[in-house]
Amino acid sequence: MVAALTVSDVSKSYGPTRALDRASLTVERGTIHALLGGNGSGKSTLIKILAGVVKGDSGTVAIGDAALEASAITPARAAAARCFFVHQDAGVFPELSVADNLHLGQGFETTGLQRIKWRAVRRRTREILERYEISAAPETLVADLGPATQAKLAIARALQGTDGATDSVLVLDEPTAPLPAHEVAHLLTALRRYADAGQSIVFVTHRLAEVCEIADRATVLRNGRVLADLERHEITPERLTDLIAGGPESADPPARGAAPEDAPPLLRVTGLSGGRIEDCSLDLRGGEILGLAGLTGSGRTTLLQLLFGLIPRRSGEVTLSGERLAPRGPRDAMAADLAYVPADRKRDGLFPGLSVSENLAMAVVPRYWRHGWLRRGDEQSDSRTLIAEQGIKTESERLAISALSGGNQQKVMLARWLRREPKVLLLDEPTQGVDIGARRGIHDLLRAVVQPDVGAIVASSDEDELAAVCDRVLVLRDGRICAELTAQDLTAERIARFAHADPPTR
Ligand SMILES: Nc1ncnc2c1ncn2[C@@H]1O[C@H](COP(=O)(O)OP(=O)(O)OP(=O)(O)O)[C@@H](O)[C@H]1O
Repeated sequence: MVAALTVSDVSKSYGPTRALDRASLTVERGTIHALLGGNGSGKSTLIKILAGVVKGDSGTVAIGDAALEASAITPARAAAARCFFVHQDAGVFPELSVADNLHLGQGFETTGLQRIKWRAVRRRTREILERYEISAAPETLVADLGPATQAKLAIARALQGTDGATDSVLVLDEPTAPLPAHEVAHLLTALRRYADAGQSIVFVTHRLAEVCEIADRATVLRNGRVLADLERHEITPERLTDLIAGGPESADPPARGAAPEDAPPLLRVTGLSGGRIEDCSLDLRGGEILGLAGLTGSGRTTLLQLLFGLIPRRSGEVTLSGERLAPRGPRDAMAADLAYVPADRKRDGLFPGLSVSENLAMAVVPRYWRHGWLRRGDEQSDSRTLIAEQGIKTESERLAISALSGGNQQKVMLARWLRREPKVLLLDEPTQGVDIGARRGIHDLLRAVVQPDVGAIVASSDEDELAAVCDRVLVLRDGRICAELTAQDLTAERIARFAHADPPTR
């Protein structure tokens, strides 16, 4: 065996939090090595240390022949040792061509007169596209590529300096999180082929089925320590669930709600158009969880944003409990008892400079003001209760929200909105980046909050999630509702097939 990456006894503390505690692992050349663990277990911290953006306190890292102190890695040293990173959002520029995207990272080859040698650029681009099996032309706009192809392009861009040599280490941080199922399969197949060609890959994910399908080895972290190091034959869904969630997944899917068929609609949407949404009509009943499925770009997020008043309407009517609802912005929507939890929590939802407690209080601020004074004690003790109830992993409610792991930030955001006791909850990708234990918790929580006078609309690219938690799912395609799935028709497989314009024959 040839080790491509060896992490030895790496530790890192943030104040009292031991984010990594003498973590060690070895990645063999030409293998896919999964790095797993619950929210806050230390995965991102390890990756940040490898990338040189966070300094380790102690321990060493060997990348190929380069031996580095964990405290001394810099981005330049990581790159010189041939360790490359691709993060979840891929970071490609959709409005630019494939060639431009590849060469932005690398610089363009120029003549003596500083003119870009376009022919050489195109030739090099074609070589790279071929090497990474990307079906696109150099001049194709990235926006026209499917999400898995965009992820492959991001990988090709990260590895382009290696010229196809396989002594580098590629670290992928939740590359499949934003992808729908069929795109995941496409990307996983590509990763398998890259590894078979000798590329060493570290793969961080919360999706255990992927790990079982693709990983040659898996390291599971808990509280910053290596809890288990599994070989291929030991990687099973049961074992992983047990190690990560601390118990087997319940065999029974959560019971679907009992929203009576003839109940009057809580929310009625008629002929709604705006953004990419065209002429959508739907009813949401009290006690119901309604799913929105569809490929990236089908309009799932736009529909939620239209309902919440974030995007102007072109036409259509919405009523809430029979009253006309036409929010001109989020403030109106909130006043009407709507809540919206966006998918991109970093950009849209959280206040990174504020504490966990302040973020939790943000939706209910007036509650803590009395006679001109902010009752911070009450705010903090309520926050402690919420933190315990929702299983949010943080040293203290006073810690900056940016210090929490991604999954725990998601829990804060959900908890914050639930505090407003909304009538209609609009959730976009509620469990993206959330570990399986917490995912189960969020699904149970959703079931518990929908009551006869409360309903939820959940948009998700995860068809398994929609099938597990929703009473009914609408599938969107090109901004229009193209199918409604209920009862026994509501399966992940059928959702996926409708979303791909391939309606199953009955
Ligand atoms: N900048 C920071 N300041 C303080 N604590 C931090 C900071 N970054 C991370 N932590 C803490 O370190 C621990 C490990 O976090 P890390 O982000 O590595 O977890 P993770 O396994 O990547 O989680 P997730 O799956 O939710 O992304 C957590 O308890 C987190 O709150």
